[in-house]
Amino acid sequence: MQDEQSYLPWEEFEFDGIYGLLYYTQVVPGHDGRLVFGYVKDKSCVFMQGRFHLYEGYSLCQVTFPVRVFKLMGVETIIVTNASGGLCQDFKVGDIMVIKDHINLPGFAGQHPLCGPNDERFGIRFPCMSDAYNKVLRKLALDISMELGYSNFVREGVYCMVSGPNFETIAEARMLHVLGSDSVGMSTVPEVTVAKHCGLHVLGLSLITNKVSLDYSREEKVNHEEVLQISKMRAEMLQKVLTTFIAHSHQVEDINSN
Ligand SMILES: O=P(O)(O)O[C@@H]1C[C@H](O)[C@@H](CO)O1
Ligand code: HPA
Repeated sequence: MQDEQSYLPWEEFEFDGIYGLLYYTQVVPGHDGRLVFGYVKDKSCVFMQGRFHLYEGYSLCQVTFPVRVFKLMGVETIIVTNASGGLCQDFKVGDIMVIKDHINLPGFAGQHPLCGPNDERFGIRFPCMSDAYNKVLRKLALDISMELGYSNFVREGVYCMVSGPNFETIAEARMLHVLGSDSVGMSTVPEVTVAKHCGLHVLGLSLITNKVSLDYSREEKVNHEEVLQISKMRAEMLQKVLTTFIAHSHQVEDINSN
């Protein structure tokens, strides 16, 4: 259906207890490019089915624009999900990593969403990032995973963002590992940075879709199809963790005790 007032196509939907509207945008294959408004249990939510990436040619201002729109809509907590390659040797394909912290590698090179004049309506010039991923929300996610019987494949770790679009060389992967990264991906950090800047509480979940080779003798080659295939395989489980998390989020009494 086409909204006459806008150039965004949309349609109404009802799926598995979630009701709302779908809006479509253009994004990378495997990302649906839809903005979904609806309810999980009695909680009103907005979902991005897909995101904008730096490697698609979007500026970091465009990549993070939805986060500021969510803030203006009254959103208080943002849950970011992504696919990433496992650098930590203990991680297995299909593991879910609760993101404890991140390394903003593009930010080191000046590709940072908060570069330029600071918009004081959203946050301060020099925001603290040492507590970007809320401790209380991380604990709730880990507790829920345990209750659901998923504790064998739910971990905590540090996510490192690279710009992409190529996957890492072995030398790059070794460097990221030595720097303290447990997984590597091409997204998320700009959105989290802007979310933290404007005072949103953040939970991050990263699905380990492939093992990143740190060894020249390994023959496996990562590709985007593998990433999509593992994402599909774990979609139901991730959905269960997320819906249970949202349903239990009222239990979080002191979300600010980070
Ligand atoms: O949006 P994410 O980061 O989950 O998308 C995944 C990771 C890379 O951007 C791309 C590579 O397969 O898909
Ligand atoms: O191995 C990877 N590297 C970078 N981004 C990724 N996204 C999924 N897997 C990977």
